[in-house]
Amino acid sequence: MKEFLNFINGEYVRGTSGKTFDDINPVDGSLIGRIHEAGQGEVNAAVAAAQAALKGDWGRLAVVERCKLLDAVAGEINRRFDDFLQAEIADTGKPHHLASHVDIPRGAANFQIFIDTIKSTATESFNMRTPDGKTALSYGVRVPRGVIAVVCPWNLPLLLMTWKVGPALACGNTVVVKPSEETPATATLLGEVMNAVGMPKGVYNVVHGFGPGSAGEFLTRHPGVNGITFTGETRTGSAIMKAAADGVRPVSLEMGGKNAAVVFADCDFQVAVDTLTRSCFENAGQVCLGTERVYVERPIFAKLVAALKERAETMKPGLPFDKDTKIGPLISKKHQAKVLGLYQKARDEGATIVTGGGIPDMPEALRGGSWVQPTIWTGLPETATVVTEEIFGPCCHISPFDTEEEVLGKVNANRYGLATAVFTQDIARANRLAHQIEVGLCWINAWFLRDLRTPFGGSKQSGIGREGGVHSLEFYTELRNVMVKF
Ligand SMILES: O=C(O)C(=O)/C=C/C=C/O
Repeated sequence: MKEFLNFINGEYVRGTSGKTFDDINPVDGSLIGRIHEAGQGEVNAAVAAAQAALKGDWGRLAVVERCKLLDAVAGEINRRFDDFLQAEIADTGKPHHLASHVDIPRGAANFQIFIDTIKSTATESFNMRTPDGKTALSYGVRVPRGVIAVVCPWNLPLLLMTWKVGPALACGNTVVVKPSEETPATATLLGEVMNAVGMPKGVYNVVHGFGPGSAGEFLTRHPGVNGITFTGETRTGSAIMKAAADGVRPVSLEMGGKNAAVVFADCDFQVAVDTLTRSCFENAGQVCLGTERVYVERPIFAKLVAALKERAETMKPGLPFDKDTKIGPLISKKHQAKVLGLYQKARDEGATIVTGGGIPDMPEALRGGSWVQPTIWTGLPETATVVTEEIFGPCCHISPFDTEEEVLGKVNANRYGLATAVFTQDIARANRLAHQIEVGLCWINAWFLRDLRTPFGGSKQSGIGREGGVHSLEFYTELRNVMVKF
C-alpha cells in the first residue's frame, strides 16, 4: 500500500491526527494508497519551515546560485521522468501520450523558463535633476514576496503546480504546496527531487488535505503566508480571496472557464477539426482552457458537426499505457456524477444529442472507473445550462451563426473569460475579433499552444493576474524603489 506523506522542512511526515484518506485510480476505482492529512499543526510547521528558509541559506543565495539549484531540479525531474509519469498517470488515468508529451515535460520546462526570465529581466532606473542643481538616481530592486501558498488542481497536477513553484522559487520565495486531494503523487515525489539536488530544507513544502476546515483553509488563512496562487474552480478562488483579505495578502487566481471556439466558413477545415478534437476532448475535457461552446458559420455548420462527431466516436477510452487509448476517465466518481448530471440536464432541456451522452461500454475490469462518453449537442438556446455553465468534461455544444456581430455577442455573454479559439484565414477579421473577445487568451487557428514567456490568465470570473515570463515577477516579487542623491 503506497503512502503519501506531507513534506515539511525536507522530511516526509505523517499528520499528528493520524487521519488518512484514499488515493483512488480513476481508471478502475482501485485504491492506489493512503494520503496522510495535514492538520493545523503540520501547516504551521510547513509555514515556519518556509519562513526559516527565507532567513537561512536560501535567502542568502545569489540569483545565479538559486538558478543553478533550480536547473538541477529540472534535470532531476527529467532524469526521473518515468517515476513522474507513472505517478501522474496512476493519479489521473490520463493516456500515456498526453502525460509523456505535455504534463511531465512541462514539469521541468516550468523551472527552466523562470531561470531564464529571472536572469535576464532588468529593473528600471531613472536619473533626475534635483532642485539644488545636482542629480539623483532611482532604481528598482525586486525582492521576494516571502512564503507563497500554492493551491493547485487535479487536472494537470505536476504542470500546474510547477507553473507556480518554478517562478516562486526563481524569485527567491519559499513555498507551501497544497495539492488536490485527488492527485497527491507528483507533488509528493517532487520533495525527493528537492532533497536530491540539495535544495535547502523548508524551501519546498507539501501539505495534504482538503479545502474548508482542512489544510487548504489552514494554509490560506495562515498569517505567515505572504501571497496565494491558486488554480481551480471560481467558487474556491472566491473563498481564497476572502481568506487572503485578512492580513492583506495578494492573490493570483486562474479559475474556471466556459470557453468558446468560433469557426468561420473560410477556415482551414482540417485544422479546425483537428484542433477542436483536442480542445473539446483532450484530457477528457478536464482542461480549464478547453472548448465547451463551438459557434460555426452557417454554411459549414452541418459539415463541422459531422466531422467532430466522427472524431469524437474514434476517441477510444482505455488503459493509459495502451497505445490505442485516445481518452481517459474523469478524475473521480464524484466528478463523473457531476458531468453525467449535466449530460442529463442537456437532454432535459431538449438538446439534440449528436453523439455520446452517457457512459461508454467498458471491459469488466474497468467498469469501476470514472468513464463518460465524449459528447456533442446541438439545438440548445444560449441560455441552456450546458451552454452557460462550466462542465469540465469531454463535451461541447455546437451552434450556427450568421454574422460576426452575432457571434461576438454570444461569445462574450458569459461570466467567464478565460480562452477562445478562432478559426479563419482572414487574419484581419481574426485580430479584430481577438481585440473584442473578453478573455485572457485568444488563439487564432490553434489551441493550447504555449509560449511560456507570454501572459497567462483569465478575465471576468476566470481569474485575477497574469503568470508567465516577466509577468510572473509582478506576483512573485515586490518591486522596491531606491533613490540615491548625488
Ligand atoms: O499551460 C499552462 O501554463 C497552464 O497554466 C495551463 C492551464 C491549464 C488548465 O487546465
